[in-house]
Amino acid sequence: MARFIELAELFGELEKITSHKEIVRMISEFFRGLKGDEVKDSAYLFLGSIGPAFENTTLGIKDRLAVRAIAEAYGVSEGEVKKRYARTGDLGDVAFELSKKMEISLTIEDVFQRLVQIKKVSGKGSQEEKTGLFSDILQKATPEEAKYIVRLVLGRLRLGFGDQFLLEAFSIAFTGDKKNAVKIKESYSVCTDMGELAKALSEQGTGALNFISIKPGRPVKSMLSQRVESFEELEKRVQGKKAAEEKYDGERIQVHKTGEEIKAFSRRLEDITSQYPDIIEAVRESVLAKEIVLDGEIVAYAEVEKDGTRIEEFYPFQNLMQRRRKYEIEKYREKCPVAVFFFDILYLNGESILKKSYLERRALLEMNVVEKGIIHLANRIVTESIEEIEDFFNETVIKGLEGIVVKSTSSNSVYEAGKRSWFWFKWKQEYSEGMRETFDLVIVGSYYGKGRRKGSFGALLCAVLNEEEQRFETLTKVGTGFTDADAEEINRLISAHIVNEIPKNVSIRKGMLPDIFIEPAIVIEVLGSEITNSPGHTAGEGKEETGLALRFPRFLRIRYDKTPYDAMTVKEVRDLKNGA
Ligand SMILES: Nc1ncnc2c1ncn2[C@@H]1O[C@H](COP(=O)(O)OP(=O)(O)OP(=O)(O)O)[C@@H](O)[C@H]1O
Repeated sequence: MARFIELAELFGELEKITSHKEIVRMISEFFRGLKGDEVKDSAYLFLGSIGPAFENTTLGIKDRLAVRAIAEAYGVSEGEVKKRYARTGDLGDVAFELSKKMEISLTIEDVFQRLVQIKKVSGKGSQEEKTGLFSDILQKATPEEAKYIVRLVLGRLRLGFGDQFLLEAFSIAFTGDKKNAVKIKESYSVCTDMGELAKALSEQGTGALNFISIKPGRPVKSMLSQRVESFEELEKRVQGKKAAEEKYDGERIQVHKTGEEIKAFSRRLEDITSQYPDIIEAVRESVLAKEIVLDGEIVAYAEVEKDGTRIEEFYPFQNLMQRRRKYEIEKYREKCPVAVFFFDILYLNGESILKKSYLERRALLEMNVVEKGIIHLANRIVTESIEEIEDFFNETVIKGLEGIVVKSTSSNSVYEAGKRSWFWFKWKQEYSEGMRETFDLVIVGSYYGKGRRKGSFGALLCAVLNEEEQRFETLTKVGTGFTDADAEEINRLISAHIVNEIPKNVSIRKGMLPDIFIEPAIVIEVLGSEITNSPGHTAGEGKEETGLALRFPRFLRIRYDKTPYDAMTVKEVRDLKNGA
């Protein structure tokens, strides 16, 4: 049985190291020494969790309870814990200071099982019980162990690297060859449960990759589209017969039905079932297959009567945000009606549909989904004629939609989970009007506001993803376009991600240092006008190249549906600059 101290010490070392290669090497060595359930459980712990993202894994302990548990564990007052917390800014560090335990007794399994136990406690008196379980394990932990147990319980492990490093480490640890990382990453798009994947790889090596398949109840990463620079480019990119579908501007949804159980997942793979009871009910009526996985978009939508005819009204994306809530769901169900437009099918009655072509999938979709009430299929045409597609595009814009997604109908047009695929191309109204490009950027810092914005931020320091290095490099400072409500919401979101120093996976030039550092977590969409070379920013900076910067950025909206790893990449910015 592996001891927890080994994991805690490794976490401590990893916090200090920045070399990608070294981090991967150390993680892989650690995994090589694990057996059985330890592999699965450690994989979750590395991601600061006790299960996959699509399961609710929060332990239900906030700062207040953690303060109490730490005070109880070490026989000090809550006031003392708070004082130390105010000084260190980290309750893990407080536990580190207070623990006097020298003998090492905890195994990885002890800690993991205790976290699971804490999560499971619910109902009356649960707060006391949770605190008791938490303080009990702290008493058994050495200072180093206590530090990481506290951070894990609070969901603030913050090692400063994401899934990709772990997958690369698995490639070395379980297949003996780092080249398999590419395939393992592809498999992770289909089997998004890091623990399951780790277990399968540790038991079967590369052999596991042949068996990994979509499973109802476990969301796959969404297939994404490319963008084209001109309408003519569409014709070149997708030759012959192509489908043009309406592009709905709402929230991506993956619906999984297994018998009576129906679940909905977001693009971030979070379980959003409880937010959309109306959609779940409607799917129950419209989709009869026993087991099925559907892909689509939820939109704020209503059919209204105008001059005796029923017309469709699509509402802006912002309306849908009212539905992102845990409480008052019924009230907002009325206030913000939605509809879902399904455009793909990924699984049907025991069989993966991912490898079927677009036309085969669409036929199965039509056979298995009855359009009724708020359930629709994406409206589309299939044609060879670019003129017809242009007409279709114009109609979608008149309807108030964003644009179209043009899809290849070739025999190899499979569903490419997790990829920006060359089988799908988006064309939006703003491109056709020669409007400026939008950028999805990650907030990594903020500057204090002045005047009217005093007490809030004056500007946000924003970054793009350097994919090779898995690092966030700054591109621009965004200071305009925020309404007061936007600013308030952003302040609320960033408050949970403020850190004391530059996160390890963020690179910022000295002259650009913000007043507050923010760990990469929140993505915003920004309208920008021009990409220039700039020595002030780090995006794309290399030995011979200066960084890139985005000029005159204006905030558009928060992208709740994107993780920092879905943000724009350095390569995409460079391609835009070069007009590629
Ligand atoms: N008919 C459709 N087919 C595919 N995707 C659609 C369709 N209608 C709406 N969408 C949405 O459009 C997105 C396609 O654009 P893309 O894959 O580039 O995502 P994105 O990065 O979120 O871009 P955008 O900001 O343009 O939505 C999908 O992720 C999906 O949410």
